[in-house]
Amino acid sequence: MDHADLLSRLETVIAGRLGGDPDSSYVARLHAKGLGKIAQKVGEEATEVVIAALTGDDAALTGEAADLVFHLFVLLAERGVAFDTVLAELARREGTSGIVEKASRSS
Ligand SMILES: N=c1c2ncn([C@@H]3O[C@H](COP(=O)(O)OP(=O)(O)OP(=O)(O)O)[C@@H](O)[C@H]3O)c2ncn1[C@@H]1O[C@H](COP(=O)(O)O)[C@@H](O)[C@H]1O
Repeated sequence: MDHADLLSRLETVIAGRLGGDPDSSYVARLHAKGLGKIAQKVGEEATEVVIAALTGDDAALTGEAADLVFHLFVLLAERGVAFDTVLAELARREGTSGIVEKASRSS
């Protein structure tokens, strides 16, 4: 199965749920609790990723990584930062690191 569009769909769904009904939507509940709570969740999920990685439990690492990506997307949406902006930054670094590699090869 091709998952290429999943992050784009997730971003769209999250944007639509921010102003949704907290009774039926987890994203709307997080939004109602505010930026501080969302940021706290990202920190907690990141810690859980670290723990899962260090205990060598691949299934736990997969689940916690998914939780982290999801909550990061909620945080970006809450702050109005498009994921494409993050991708553009990664693309810029890819170009930059290419230049650094070429420079170190020629010296
Ligand atoms: N990918 C996810 C996703 N991953 C994790 N979670 C929820 O994140 C929560 C994390 O659990 P925790 O135990 O850490 O948190 P909690 O105890 O529920 O909450 P706190 O008391 O810590 O605030 C769980 O309730 C999970 O269901 C997600 N909830 C939603 N999505 C996606 O977001 C879309 C919109 O969801 P709704 O806003 O609920 O419609 C869904 O269609 C999914 O695609």
